[in-house]
Amino acid sequence: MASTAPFAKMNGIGNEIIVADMRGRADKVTAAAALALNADAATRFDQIMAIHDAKTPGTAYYVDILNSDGTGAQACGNGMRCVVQALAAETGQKTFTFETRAGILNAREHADGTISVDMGIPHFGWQEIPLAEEFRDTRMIELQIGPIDAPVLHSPSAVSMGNPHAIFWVDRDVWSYELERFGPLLENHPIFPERANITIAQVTSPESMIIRTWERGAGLTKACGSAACASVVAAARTRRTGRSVSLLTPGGGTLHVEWRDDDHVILTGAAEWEFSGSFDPSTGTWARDTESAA
Ligand SMILES: N[C@H](CCC[C@H](N)C(=O)O)C(=O)O
Repeated sequence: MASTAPFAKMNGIGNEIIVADMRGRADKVTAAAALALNADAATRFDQIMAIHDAKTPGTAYYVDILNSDGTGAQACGNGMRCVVQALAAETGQKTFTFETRAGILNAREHADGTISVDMGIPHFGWQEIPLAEEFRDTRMIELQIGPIDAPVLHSPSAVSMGNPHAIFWVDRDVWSYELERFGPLLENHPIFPERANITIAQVTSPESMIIRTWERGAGLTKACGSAACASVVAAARTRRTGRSVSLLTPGGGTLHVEWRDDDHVILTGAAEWEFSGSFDPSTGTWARDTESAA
Protein backbone atom coordinates (compact mmCIF):
# COMPACT_ATOMS: atom_id res chain seq x y z
CA MET A 1 0.00 0.00 0.00
CA ALA A 2 1.23 3.48 -0.88
CA SER A 3 1.82 5.83 2.03
CA THR A 4 -1.17 7.92 2.97
CA ALA A 5 -1.60 11.61 2.14
CA PRO A 6 -3.42 14.22 4.23
CA PHE A 7 -6.70 15.62 2.94
CA ALA A 8 -9.31 18.15 4.00
CA LYS A 9 -13.00 17.78 3.19
CA MET A 10 -14.17 21.30 2.37
CA ASN A 11 -16.83 23.04 0.34
CA GLY A 12 -17.03 26.14 -1.83
CA ILE A 13 -20.55 27.42 -1.07
CA GLY A 14 -21.81 23.84 -1.19
CA ASN A 15 -19.64 22.55 -4.05
CA GLU A 16 -18.23 19.41 -2.33
CA ILE A 17 -14.43 19.50 -2.49
CA ILE A 18 -11.61 17.27 -1.24
CA VAL A 19 -8.27 19.08 -1.02
CA ALA A 20 -5.56 16.41 -1.17
CA ASP A 21 -2.00 17.21 -0.11
CA MET A 22 0.18 15.37 -2.63
CA ARG A 23 3.23 17.58 -2.12
CA GLY A 24 6.57 15.81 -1.95
CA ARG A 25 5.39 12.69 -3.74
CA ALA A 26 5.45 11.49 -7.34
CA ASP A 27 2.20 9.52 -7.47
CA LYS A 28 -1.24 10.89 -8.36
CA VAL A 29 -4.73 10.41 -7.00
CA THR A 30 -6.08 7.58 -9.14
CA ALA A 31 -9.53 7.37 -10.74
CA ALA A 32 -10.13 4.28 -8.57
CA ALA A 33 -9.41 6.29 -5.41
CA ALA A 34 -11.76 9.03 -6.59
CA LEU A 35 -14.57 6.54 -7.22
CA ALA A 36 -14.03 4.92 -3.79
CA LEU A 37 -14.05 8.26 -1.94
CA ASN A 38 -17.17 9.32 -3.81
CA ALA A 39 -18.94 6.06 -2.95
CA ASP A 40 -18.60 6.79 0.78
CA ALA A 41 -21.26 9.23 2.06
CA ALA A 42 -18.76 10.89 4.43
CA THR A 43 -16.31 11.76 1.66
CA ARG A 44 -18.72 12.18 -1.28
CA PHE A 45 -17.39 15.02 -3.39
CA ASP A 46 -17.78 16.89 -6.66
CA GLN A 47 -14.06 17.55 -7.23
CA ILE A 48 -10.74 16.49 -5.73
CA MET A 49 -8.13 19.24 -5.83
CA ALA A 50 -4.76 17.46 -5.56
CA ILE A 51 -1.96 19.87 -4.60
CA HIS A 52 1.37 18.77 -6.11
CA ASP A 53 4.83 20.31 -6.08
CA ALA A 54 5.24 23.06 -8.70
CA LYS A 55 6.30 22.06 -12.20
CA THR A 56 6.91 25.56 -13.55
CA PRO A 57 9.14 28.31 -12.13
CA GLY A 58 7.09 31.22 -10.80
CA THR A 59 4.27 28.97 -9.60
CA ALA A 60 3.89 27.70 -6.03
CA TYR A 61 1.99 24.48 -6.71
CA TYR A 62 0.52 22.36 -9.48
CA VAL A 63 -3.14 21.50 -8.84
CA ASP A 64 -4.61 18.41 -10.47
CA ILE A 65 -8.42 18.38 -10.59
CA LEU A 66 -10.53 15.20 -10.65
CA ASN A 67 -14.30 14.92 -11.03
CA SER A 68 -16.29 12.43 -8.97
CA ASP A 69 -16.46 10.04 -11.95
CA GLY A 70 -12.64 9.86 -11.90
CA THR A 71 -12.11 12.00 -15.02
CA GLY A 72 -9.86 15.08 -15.02
CA ALA A 73 -11.02 18.70 -15.26
CA GLN A 74 -9.10 21.78 -16.39
CA ALA A 75 -10.77 24.26 -14.09
CA CYS A 76 -12.65 24.34 -10.80
CA GLY A 77 -13.24 27.79 -9.35
CA ASN A 78 -14.90 26.73 -6.10
CA GLY A 79 -12.22 24.11 -5.51
CA MET A 80 -9.44 26.65 -6.02
CA ARG A 81 -10.91 28.77 -3.23
CA CYS A 82 -10.77 25.75 -0.92
CA VAL A 83 -7.13 25.18 -1.90
CA VAL A 84 -6.32 28.82 -1.13
CA GLN A 85 -8.06 28.69 2.24
CA ALA A 86 -6.18 25.52 3.22
CA LEU A 87 -2.80 26.88 2.10
CA ALA A 88 -3.39 30.32 3.63
CA ALA A 89 -4.22 28.67 6.98
CA GLU A 90 -1.01 26.61 6.76
CA THR A 91 1.41 29.25 5.51
CA GLY A 92 -0.09 32.60 6.51
CA GLN A 93 0.34 33.69 2.89
CA LYS A 94 -2.54 35.50 1.23
CA THR A 95 -1.66 35.34 -2.46
CA PHE A 96 -0.77 32.30 -4.53
CA THR A 97 0.15 31.45 -8.11
CA PHE A 98 -0.95 28.00 -9.20
CA GLU A 99 -0.63 25.89 -12.30
CA THR A 100 -3.51 23.70 -13.51
CA ARG A 101 -4.17 21.83 -16.76
CA ALA A 102 -5.72 25.08 -18.02
CA GLY A 103 -2.59 27.15 -17.29
CA ILE A 104 -1.38 29.55 -14.61
CA LEU A 105 -3.80 31.28 -12.26
CA ASN A 106 -3.52 33.71 -9.37
CA ALA A 107 -5.66 33.75 -6.26
CA ARG A 108 -5.94 35.87 -3.13
CA GLU A 109 -7.56 35.57 0.28
CA HIS A 110 -9.19 38.86 1.43
CA ALA A 111 -9.31 40.23 4.99
CA ASP A 112 -12.97 39.14 5.34
CA GLY A 113 -12.02 35.53 4.53
CA THR A 114 -13.53 35.50 1.04
CA ILE A 115 -11.25 34.43 -1.76
CA SER A 116 -10.84 35.68 -5.32
CA VAL A 117 -9.53 33.46 -8.08
CA ASP A 118 -8.39 34.82 -11.43
CA MET A 119 -9.93 32.22 -13.73
CA GLY A 120 -8.07 33.52 -16.76
CA ILE A 121 -9.62 34.58 -20.04
CA PRO A 122 -12.67 33.00 -21.69
CA HIS A 123 -12.50 31.44 -25.14
CA PHE A 124 -15.33 31.59 -27.64
CA GLY A 125 -14.01 29.83 -30.75
CA TRP A 126 -15.95 26.65 -31.60
CA GLN A 127 -12.71 24.65 -31.79
CA GLU A 128 -11.52 26.05 -28.46
CA ILE A 129 -14.66 25.13 -26.49
CA PRO A 130 -14.67 22.56 -28.24
CA LEU A 131 -17.77 22.00 -30.39
CA ALA A 132 -17.97 19.18 -32.93
CA GLU A 133 -19.01 21.45 -35.79
CA GLU A 134 -18.36 24.99 -36.89
CA PHE A 135 -20.37 27.76 -35.28
CA ARG A 136 -19.16 31.21 -36.27
CA ASP A 137 -21.05 32.78 -33.40
CA THR A 138 -21.07 30.85 -30.13
CA ARG A 139 -23.25 33.42 -28.37
CA MET A 140 -26.09 31.17 -29.46
CA ILE A 141 -25.64 27.68 -30.86
CA GLU A 142 -28.21 25.36 -32.36
CA LEU A 143 -29.02 22.77 -29.74
CA GLN A 144 -32.32 21.88 -28.15
CA ILE A 145 -33.88 19.31 -25.91
CA GLY A 146 -37.48 18.21 -25.51
CA PRO A 147 -40.17 17.98 -28.21
CA ILE A 148 -38.93 19.26 -31.59
CA ASP A 149 -41.76 21.77 -31.97
CA ALA A 150 -41.75 22.86 -28.30
CA PRO A 151 -38.21 22.47 -26.93
CA VAL A 152 -37.81 22.72 -23.16
CA LEU A 153 -34.30 24.18 -23.43
CA HIS A 154 -32.73 25.56 -26.57
CA SER A 155 -30.12 27.88 -28.15
CA PRO A 156 -27.46 27.95 -25.42
CA SER A 157 -24.40 30.16 -25.36
CA ALA A 158 -21.14 28.18 -25.42
CA VAL A 159 -17.96 29.28 -23.63
CA SER A 160 -14.65 27.77 -22.55
CA MET A 161 -13.34 28.81 -19.14
CA GLY A 162 -10.52 26.31 -19.68
CA ASN A 163 -13.33 23.74 -19.50
CA PRO A 164 -16.40 23.53 -21.74
CA HIS A 165 -19.68 25.19 -20.75
CA ALA A 166 -23.13 25.60 -22.30
CA ILE A 167 -25.54 28.14 -20.79
CA PHE A 168 -29.26 27.87 -21.44
CA TRP A 169 -31.18 31.10 -20.78
CA VAL A 170 -34.55 30.67 -19.10
CA ASP A 171 -37.31 33.06 -18.06
CA ARG A 172 -38.97 30.76 -15.55
CA ASP A 173 -37.72 29.56 -12.18
CA VAL A 174 -34.56 27.46 -12.70
CA TRP A 175 -36.03 24.82 -10.36
CA SER A 176 -38.93 24.19 -12.72
CA TYR A 177 -36.60 22.42 -15.19
CA GLU A 178 -35.72 18.74 -14.87
CA LEU A 179 -31.98 19.30 -15.06
CA GLU A 180 -31.34 15.85 -13.55
CA ARG A 181 -33.05 14.39 -16.64
CA PHE A 182 -31.74 16.72 -19.34
CA GLY A 183 -28.27 17.26 -17.84
CA PRO A 184 -26.78 13.86 -18.70
CA LEU A 185 -28.19 13.99 -22.24
CA LEU A 186 -26.76 17.45 -22.87
CA GLU A 187 -23.42 16.74 -21.14
CA ASN A 188 -22.89 13.82 -23.51
CA HIS A 189 -24.44 15.34 -26.64
CA PRO A 190 -22.30 14.70 -29.76
CA ILE A 191 -21.97 18.46 -30.30
CA PHE A 192 -19.58 18.43 -27.28
CA PRO A 193 -16.66 16.11 -28.15
CA GLU A 194 -15.16 16.61 -24.67
CA ARG A 195 -18.60 16.68 -23.02
CA ALA A 196 -19.71 19.90 -21.31
CA ASN A 197 -20.90 21.48 -18.09
CA ILE A 198 -24.57 22.39 -18.55
CA THR A 199 -26.05 25.45 -16.82
CA ILE A 200 -29.51 26.97 -16.82
CA ALA A 201 -29.48 30.65 -15.99
CA GLN A 202 -32.22 33.12 -15.15
CA VAL A 203 -31.08 36.74 -15.37
CA THR A 204 -32.84 38.74 -12.65
CA SER A 205 -31.21 42.16 -13.20
CA PRO A 206 -28.18 43.60 -15.03
CA GLU A 207 -26.16 42.69 -11.90
CA SER A 208 -27.72 39.40 -10.80
CA MET A 209 -28.71 35.95 -11.94
CA ILE A 210 -29.71 32.55 -10.60
CA ILE A 211 -27.93 29.46 -11.95
CA ARG A 212 -28.18 25.68 -11.68
CA THR A 213 -25.49 23.46 -13.15
CA TRP A 214 -25.23 19.87 -14.24
CA GLU A 215 -21.47 19.36 -14.09
CA ARG A 216 -19.52 17.25 -16.51
CA GLY A 217 -18.29 14.22 -14.59
CA ALA A 218 -20.04 15.18 -11.36
CA GLY A 219 -23.77 15.74 -12.03
CA LEU A 220 -25.95 18.23 -10.16
CA THR A 221 -23.92 20.32 -7.73
CA LYS A 222 -24.77 22.98 -5.17
CA ALA A 223 -22.50 25.45 -6.98
CA CYS A 224 -20.08 25.54 -9.90
CA GLY A 225 -17.56 28.36 -10.03
CA SER A 226 -16.41 28.01 -13.62
CA ALA A 227 -20.07 27.81 -14.70
CA ALA A 228 -20.71 31.06 -12.80
CA CYS A 229 -17.84 32.65 -14.75
CA ALA A 230 -19.04 31.21 -18.07
CA SER A 231 -22.59 32.42 -17.36
CA VAL A 232 -21.53 35.99 -16.65
CA VAL A 233 -19.26 36.16 -19.69
CA ALA A 234 -22.02 34.75 -21.90
CA ALA A 235 -24.63 37.09 -20.37
CA ALA A 236 -22.43 40.14 -20.89
CA ARG A 237 -21.64 39.05 -24.46
CA THR A 238 -25.34 38.82 -25.24
CA ARG A 239 -26.13 42.10 -23.41
CA ARG A 240 -28.24 40.37 -20.80
CA THR A 241 -26.12 41.76 -17.93
CA GLY A 242 -23.14 43.98 -17.29
CA ARG A 243 -19.68 42.57 -16.53
CA SER A 244 -19.99 42.50 -12.74
CA VAL A 245 -22.67 40.10 -11.53
CA SER A 246 -23.73 38.28 -8.34
CA LEU A 247 -25.00 34.74 -8.81
CA LEU A 248 -27.31 32.81 -6.53
CA THR A 249 -26.43 29.11 -6.63
CA PRO A 250 -28.49 26.00 -5.70
CA GLY A 251 -26.87 25.62 -2.28
CA GLY A 252 -28.17 29.11 -1.40
CA GLY A 253 -24.72 30.68 -1.56
CA THR A 254 -23.69 33.63 -3.66
CA LEU A 255 -20.70 34.01 -5.96
CA HIS A 256 -19.49 37.21 -7.51
CA VAL A 257 -17.98 37.31 -10.97
CA GLU A 258 -16.27 40.23 -12.62
CA TRP A 259 -15.20 40.08 -16.27
CA ARG A 260 -12.47 42.71 -16.18
CA ASP A 261 -11.59 45.03 -19.03
CA ASP A 262 -8.30 43.13 -19.45
CA ASP A 263 -10.47 40.05 -20.30
CA HIS A 264 -9.65 38.18 -17.07
CA VAL A 265 -12.58 36.68 -15.17
CA ILE A 266 -12.42 37.02 -11.37
CA LEU A 267 -14.49 34.69 -9.21
CA THR A 268 -15.06 35.66 -5.56
CA GLY A 269 -16.76 33.72 -2.78
CA ALA A 270 -16.37 31.80 0.46
CA ALA A 271 -14.80 28.43 1.29
CA GLU A 272 -15.44 26.23 4.32
CA TRP A 273 -13.43 23.50 6.05
CA GLU A 274 -15.42 20.46 7.29
CA PHE A 275 -12.93 17.84 8.54
CA SER A 276 -9.47 16.48 7.90
CA GLY A 277 -8.10 12.98 7.42
CA SER A 278 -5.63 10.92 5.49
CA PHE A 279 -6.16 8.63 2.52
CA ASP A 280 -4.42 6.22 0.20
CA PRO A 281 -4.20 7.99 -3.19
CA SER A 282 -4.20 4.68 -5.05
CA THR A 283 -7.23 3.03 -3.39
CA GLY A 284 -9.17 5.82 -1.65
CA THR A 285 -9.10 4.04 1.72
CA TRP A 286 -9.27 6.82 4.29
CA ALA A 287 -9.42 7.66 8.00
CA ARG A 288 -10.57 10.78 9.79
CA ASP A 289 -8.02 12.64 11.94
CA THR A 290 -8.89 12.04 15.57
CA GLU A 291 -8.60 15.73 16.53
CA SER A 292 -10.75 16.70 13.54
CA ALA A 293 -14.26 18.09 14.07
CA ALA A 294 -17.15 15.65 13.61
N1 LIG B 1 -17.13 22.74 -9.63
C1 LIG B 1 -16.17 23.32 -10.51
C2 LIG B 1 -16.29 22.99 -11.93
C3 LIG B 1 -15.76 21.67 -12.26
C4 LIG B 1 -15.84 21.46 -13.72
C5 LIG B 1 -15.86 20.03 -14.06
N2 LIG B 1 -17.11 19.39 -13.73
C6 LIG B 1 -15.46 19.82 -15.49
O1 LIG B 1 -15.25 20.75 -16.26
O2 LIG B 1 -15.36 18.64 -15.86
C7 LIG B 1 -16.07 24.81 -10.37
O3 LIG B 1 -16.38 25.31 -9.32
O4 LIG B 1 -15.63 25.48 -11.31
